[in-house]
Amino acid sequence: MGLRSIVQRRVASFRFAFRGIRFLFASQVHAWIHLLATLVVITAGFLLRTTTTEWCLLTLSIGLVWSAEAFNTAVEVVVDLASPQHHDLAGRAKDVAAGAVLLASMSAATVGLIVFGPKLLPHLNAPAFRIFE
Ligand SMILES: Nc1ncnc2c1ncn2[C@@H]1O[C@H](COP(=O)(O)OP(=O)(O)OP(=O)(O)O)[C@@H](O)[C@H]1O
Repeated sequence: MGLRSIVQRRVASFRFAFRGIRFLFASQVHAWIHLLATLVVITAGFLLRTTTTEWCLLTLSIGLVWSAEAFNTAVEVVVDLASPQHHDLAGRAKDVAAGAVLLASMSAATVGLIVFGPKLLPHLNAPAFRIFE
């Protein structure tokens, strides 16, 4: 196989992968919610003086949730293909895949709390937030 065709195959693989991501956005409302959450986290990261290690943890968390959502979508598509009719096992597969997204999201939210919590606490003590005094 020549170098040219190796490169062409890699380029095609990337095109297929981006087509998958386009499908993710076209078919899943959750993808847009993840995008919004990603933008909020990145903005907070810049505003709250995030360290390199914290950026790495946030990046891994964001990637974990996106990957879980992509796999969940892939499972849904395959289940719909294999079992268009109602079947307990089809439902179970979809439930477990959705559970994976929930688990990933909960661990990402925990990382967010650990990273941003201590940075936000002093701001919450600011006069504008002292509504119960
Ligand atoms: N073929 C099926 N057989 C049995 N139960 C199913 C089947 N398809 C879906 N379900 C049940 O309905 C739930 C929702 O499935 P659906 O395909 O609508 O996913 P969804 O709501 O689009 O998920 P998401 O919001 O993550 O995209 C599943 O978690 C499962 O419990």
